[in-house]
Amino acid sequence: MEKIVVVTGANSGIGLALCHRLLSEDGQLRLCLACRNMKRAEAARAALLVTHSGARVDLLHLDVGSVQSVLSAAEELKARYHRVDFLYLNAGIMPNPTVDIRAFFKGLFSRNVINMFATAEGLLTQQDQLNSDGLQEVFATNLFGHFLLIRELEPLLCQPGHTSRLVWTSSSNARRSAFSIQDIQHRCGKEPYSSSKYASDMLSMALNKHKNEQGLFSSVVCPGLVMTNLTYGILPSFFWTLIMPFMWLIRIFTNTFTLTPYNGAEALHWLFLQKPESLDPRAKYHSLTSGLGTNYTEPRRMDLDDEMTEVFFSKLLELEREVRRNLSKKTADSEHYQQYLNEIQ
Ligand SMILES: NC(=O)C1=CN([C@@H]2O[C@H](COP(=O)(O)OP(=O)(O)OC[C@H]3O[C@@H](n4cnc5c(N)ncnc54)[C@H](OP(=O)(O)O)[C@@H]3O)[C@@H](O)[C@H]2O)C=CC1
Ligand SMILES: CC(C)CCC[C@@H](C)[C@H]1CC[C@H]2C3=C(CC[C@]12C)[C@@]1(C)CCC(=O)[C@@H](C)[C@@H]1CC3
Repeated sequence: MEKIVVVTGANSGIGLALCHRLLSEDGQLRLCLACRNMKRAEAARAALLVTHSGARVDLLHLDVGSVQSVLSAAEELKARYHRVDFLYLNAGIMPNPTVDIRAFFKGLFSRNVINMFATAEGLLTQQDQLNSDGLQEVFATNLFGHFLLIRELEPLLCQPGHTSRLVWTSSSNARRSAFSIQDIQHRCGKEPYSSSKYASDMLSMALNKHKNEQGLFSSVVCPGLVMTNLTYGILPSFFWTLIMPFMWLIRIFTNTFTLTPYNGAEALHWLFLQKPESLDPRAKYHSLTSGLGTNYTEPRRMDLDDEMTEVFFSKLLELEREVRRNLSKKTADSEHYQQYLNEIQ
């Protein structure tokens, strides 16, 4: 049976590398690249068809940071497909990052050095802003837009007698201490990325608890440190060029420096091949690359609190209701305004 696979943020980096790998794995695949920029999506599709001529690659406009776009994209998916086998929740942003250079050099000469390179703990802060839906942009893009998409696609993901899979591209930068249950959107802090990734870890576990019975299984992945547009946005490109030899050197000491998008997609590809019942809902699946360049996947237990996860899940459902209410009010207001304009003309 052909598998239908949807990948968000598929036009570059880890998402695009995953698409290449999945097409090499399964020639029958029907792949849907869900991207916010259709020009970049077209270019990605063209690149995939160069190496996989005849592959079935569809495009879908989806801006996960916009509620309206998510709802329209979900409608389109429901019109196109009768089920979705794999939904890769991969799109993500880290806007306006700042590296704490002092903390870096302090960490470099401490016992924590390997952990610092693997997780960037204490090194990175970001400046976030509100989007046009009134949500924090990082939360909306990395987490909430994906949550809404899953909710909208439940008819395609929870089909009787069939299992479907969700795979989140999370991060080892996800940290419980960066997340506050009183401030789930991270309006007040300076680590929205870390908070949103921790939120995706919790959401994955909550979805397993609530949806496994309906045949929907969720997993989280850390791709390691991969050189992509996201990482190139952290430091000026000349600086990356300068430190690149060190990055390859560090790889001898830590298996988390996967560095290439192909290597980073290892765990995402590996999960595609696993039976969902064999997976651990409390594990994060890490893409790792040894010093000799061998790729492998390793599950590591996540630091999750069951009670907080449930509270978070109910807060997300509440926020979903609020967002839907606001949207119908906005639509009604603009209809009234249009009617008023028609009347006075
Ligand atoms: N690189 C790394 O070291 C790590 C990355 N990750 C995660 O991997 C995922 C992929 O990132 P990576 O490949 O590194 O970086 P890229 O920037 O190459 O890829 C991110 C993708 O997400 C898309 N995207 C961003 N915002 C939106 C949006 N609002 N709607 C739809 N698509 C969007 C981008 O589209 P566009 O091209 O239009 O911007 C792009 O296709 C992210 O979730 C990231 O957090 C996790 C750990 C480490
Ligand atoms: C001399 C310089 C100040 C050196 C700075 C190095 C840092 C920029 C990197 C060290 C560890 C890296 C890292 C990430 C970004 C770049 C570093 C902070 C990530 C946060 C990228 C995105 C992720 O999700 C994480 C898994 C990465 C963890 C390591």
